[in-house]
Amino acid sequence: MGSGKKEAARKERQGKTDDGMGNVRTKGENFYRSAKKVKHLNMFKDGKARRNAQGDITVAASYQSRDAPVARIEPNRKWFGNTRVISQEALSSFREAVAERASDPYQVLLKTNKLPMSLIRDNDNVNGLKQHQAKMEIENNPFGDTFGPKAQRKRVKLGVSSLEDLAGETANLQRSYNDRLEHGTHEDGTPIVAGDLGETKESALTTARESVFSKGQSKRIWNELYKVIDSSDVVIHVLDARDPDGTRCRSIEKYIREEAPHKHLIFVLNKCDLVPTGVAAAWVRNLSKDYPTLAMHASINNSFGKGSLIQLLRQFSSLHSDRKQISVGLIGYPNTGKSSIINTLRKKKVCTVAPIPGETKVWQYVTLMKRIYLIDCPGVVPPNQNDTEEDILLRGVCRVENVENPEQYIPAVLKRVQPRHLERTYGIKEPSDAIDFLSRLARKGGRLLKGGEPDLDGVAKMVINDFLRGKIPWFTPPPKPANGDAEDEDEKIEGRQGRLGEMGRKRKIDEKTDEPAEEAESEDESSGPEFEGFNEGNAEDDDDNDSIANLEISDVESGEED
Ligand SMILES: Nc1nc2c(ncn2[C@@H]2O[C@H](COP(=O)(O)OP(=O)(O)OP(=O)(O)O)[C@@H](O)[C@H]2O)c(=O)[nH]1
Repeated sequence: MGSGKKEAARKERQGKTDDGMGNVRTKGENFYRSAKKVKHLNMFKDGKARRNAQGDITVAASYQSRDAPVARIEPNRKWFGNTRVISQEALSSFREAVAERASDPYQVLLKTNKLPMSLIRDNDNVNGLKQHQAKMEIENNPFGDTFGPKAQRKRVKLGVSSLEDLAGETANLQRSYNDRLEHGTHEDGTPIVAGDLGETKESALTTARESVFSKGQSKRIWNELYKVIDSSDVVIHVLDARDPDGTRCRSIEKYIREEAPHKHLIFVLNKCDLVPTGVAAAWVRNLSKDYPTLAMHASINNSFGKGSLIQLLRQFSSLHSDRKQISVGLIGYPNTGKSSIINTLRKKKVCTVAPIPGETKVWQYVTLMKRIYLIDCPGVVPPNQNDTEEDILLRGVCRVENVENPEQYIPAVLKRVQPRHLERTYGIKEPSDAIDFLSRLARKGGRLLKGGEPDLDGVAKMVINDFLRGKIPWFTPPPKPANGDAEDEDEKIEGRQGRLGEMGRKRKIDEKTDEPAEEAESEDESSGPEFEGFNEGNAEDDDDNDSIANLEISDVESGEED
């Protein structure tokens, strides 16, 4: 109800405002006529019925008439005001431009639900037709050629001409499927990983294994993982820099890509202090093709990569400025250092860390800052038919103490480690084989059983633990780039003479190319391709200037339709 000066002025302007009964009509509920009332009153304006001398109605009033009026709605340009027509070329270039951005891991497409994504992604599986192709066909061919009695479209190619052929084809498909299961590869040759095979996963993994090798695969752990993924806006996949490919969970990547594409996935290459700088840089380059990748050395006092990770998380939080906070889940193989990364970011021990896998049992929320929460997740291991027991053991997935006959895995350790590093670590020169190596090491350390027999079992466990905990240097060489600059890449890795702690001390990254600039020091140029000074632990805390990858954020929404 109006009050004050304005209402008083109105009353004055309109003069007598009472309704004849002494009630002053004031603005408020029922002051104005409703649309319904106006319509009703207008009906009477259309005129009265005409009557004859006797008073009978000869022509009914319009509201009394039962004749349906001839209605015609006049077309109006405004109906089409909110639509646009674009040419096929413009649509194609739009599709290409957006698809290019969407496939670049360093670009972030915001609010994909506002983009006409159906124009960008081909919807393969609707009625078994590629929608876009079907549309193109209709647009490019005259209607008469496509439909109707004069249609010139070819019949669908079935590849078989009779029912018997079709049955034979089905048998062939079944045979090739079984072959693929046996060899553990997809049709395109990529290895089958857990989740790819749906319910046949378990049946595919027929090899009987010691239970210790199925650590990280239990239903409980996977439930924890899915809880973490569901609750996270950003998922950090922590990889071990010594074996990034081995500690990559491709089935989880696939799951996130397909089921939760709105979540941001990034890789963090942890334990970079244990590999030469060139190797870490090459892996970062390689992994960056799929997802943004950061190199890191997790340590509360002596970290590397912490600054760039925090910066990246801040960028993600500003992407979601409409949210009160964002959650960042850390997932990955057991023992890759997820809890250590959280402790490093918090600069204090908030999660329990241990050199044994399976230390984190349940998910855990930790506040990093007001708007960023971190979630620690137990380590998960996607079951893979191709993984041998030694692969699983040497990824640090299971506890070495529980493994039977650990000496059987020593040849695999010796294969991965350079003889000179073994010599430097244990002082044992050129062992003829694994048993010779173990027995010499046992005698050297005085680890003998009753009767003077060397304790091969105990020494083997010690060597495997040293291998996993970074006492013996080793790394997996990064894959060679396909496009002819393999030599260049080799040179970068070999020539860089990585050293422990180099990541923190020397690396300066060229921001544009994401490649480390040439290091200033060349003191150890003559010492061969291996890295030296293992476990010196001299990386510096470099919170600000250590970015390996710069995430470029582009808000496509702004260029959307206007
Ligand atoms: N040298 C080195 N060791 C690291 C680094 N990060 C973690 N570690 C060590 O790796 C071991 C495992 O670390 P955790 O943080 O417990 O690993 P996790 O991934 O949480 O392990 P789970 O609890 O089994 O999932 C610990 O002994 C850490 O000290 C690193 O950057 N460099």
